[in-house]
Amino acid sequence: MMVEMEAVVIGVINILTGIVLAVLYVQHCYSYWKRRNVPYLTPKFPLGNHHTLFPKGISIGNVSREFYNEFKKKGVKLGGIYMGLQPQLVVTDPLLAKNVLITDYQHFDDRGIYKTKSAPITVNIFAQAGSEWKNARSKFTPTFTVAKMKSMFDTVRKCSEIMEQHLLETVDEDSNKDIEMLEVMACFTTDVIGAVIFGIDCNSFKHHDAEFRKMGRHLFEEFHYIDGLKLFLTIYLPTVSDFFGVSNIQTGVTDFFTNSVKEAVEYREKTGMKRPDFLQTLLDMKAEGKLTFDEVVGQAFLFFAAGFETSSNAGTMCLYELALQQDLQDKVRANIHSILNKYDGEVTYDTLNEMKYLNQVFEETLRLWPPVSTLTRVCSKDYTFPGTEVSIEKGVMVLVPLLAMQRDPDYWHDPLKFDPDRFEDEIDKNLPYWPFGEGPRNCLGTKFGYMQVKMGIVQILKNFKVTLSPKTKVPVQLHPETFVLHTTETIFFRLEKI
Ligand code: HEM
Repeated sequence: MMVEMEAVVIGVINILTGIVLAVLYVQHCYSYWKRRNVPYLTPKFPLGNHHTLFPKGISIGNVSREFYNEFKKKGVKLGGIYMGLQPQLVVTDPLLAKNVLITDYQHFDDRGIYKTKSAPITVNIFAQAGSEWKNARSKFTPTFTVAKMKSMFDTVRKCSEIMEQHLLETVDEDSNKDIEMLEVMACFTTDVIGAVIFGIDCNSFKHHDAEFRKMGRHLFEEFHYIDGLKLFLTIYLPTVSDFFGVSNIQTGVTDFFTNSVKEAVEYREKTGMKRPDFLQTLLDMKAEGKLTFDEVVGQAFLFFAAGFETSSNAGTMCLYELALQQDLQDKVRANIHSILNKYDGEVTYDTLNEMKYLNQVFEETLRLWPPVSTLTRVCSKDYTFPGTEVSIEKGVMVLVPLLAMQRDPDYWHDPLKFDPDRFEDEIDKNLPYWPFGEGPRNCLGTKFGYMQVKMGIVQILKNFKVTLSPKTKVPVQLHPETFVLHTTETIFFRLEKI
């Protein structure tokens, strides 16, 4: 009896000691910024300051805008927060942000995206760091030259014609139909990316459930509870997740991409077929022993994921703004027609670039609605911010709240006004405008993004007057739970043939 009592007492003491140690550990973690004399926002255990990131997804753009506003109110250029127990630093000063992104990028060559070798699809250029990333970046850079864009332009144009045909038929059937333009743009960009990456015809417009489009929806829009839980683990406990091989990509998506790449590889290897697309570049690298099959899957997946959702959102928000301001819409259409007339109606990569006002409209869209609304970097070598006393250690993530900076009245006059004239001349280099990121880790697909979104807009505006359906609630609100910028409610459009 005595022995049993003793065991119970020892057990209770152990539990209490464990609890006290855990509390002390949490307190120690949450004193990181205080110990460094950096102004910070008070965290709450267990999620720290990122209380809105669970269970559905991450809208790091929206969250970091709140952090930004709080620090700016206090005149703080570098402010501390916590993601779970991990310290993160929010930069509110564009010059300090530029140091992180460009000047001192050797200290910040990691984006801090989770990856695990147990799930090869997670190992891709977006998530890679250090020399692995550098190797991948130098291998893929030649795939994104102007010459390569020109060689892929025809594919983009053909996909845009399929979209055009689909819209003409839709409007012929019912001229008052409410059109979900985000879905239309997503089908278009999925077809483009499917064609240039996998060399396949995705047929997103023909079949609502076309496999690539289905996977795209699954990847960005359909988070089941278990996917949310995995995402949560990989964000808050990356080391533990890596140890157990937890993937942040849904199993169905992983299987689909692995099989798609496998089929495409087998087909090309069997037939000896070569095409001027991304997959060919990846396969050539595989043939030279520079990539394994798993790496080909990871990289091909990333180009798909990075390429369609960002562009379809940008295209949709562009049309939203033009639907609200018909005079601007008329001006873009006039710009498009004048260039089309100059070249007998033919659109090429170069003629698209000659549409200057269209370019301005696209750039202003990306200012107001940057699809990737926060840039992240992880410190890979201890760093002191120039001109300040603030030092951070290896492993600390830095957030550059892009959405907030691009809408900050300190830098942009009347920032919520959609005004393409801001981009009539080259903008001041010191303004925070980085919708494609900045520095050596900026978006590799910038030219491609410009090309496909502008091509889509040209096809729509040359045929239709675009308005909003009465069903659409204006102004639209930002969705709090998505990684790529989304609105909370669907934007429905109406199209009228012209
Ligand atoms: C409107 C369209 C697009 C926007 C707004 C956009 C935006 C971005 C942003 C903000 C980043 C992070 C940059 C940084 O951290 O500094 C990024 C990275 C990346 N994007 Fe895009 N993107 C677009 C289209 C595309 C397309 C079409 C592709 C490829 C086909 C692509 C491929 C990539 C890749 C590979 C990276 C990672 C680069 C690296 O880490 O070295 N993007 N993109």
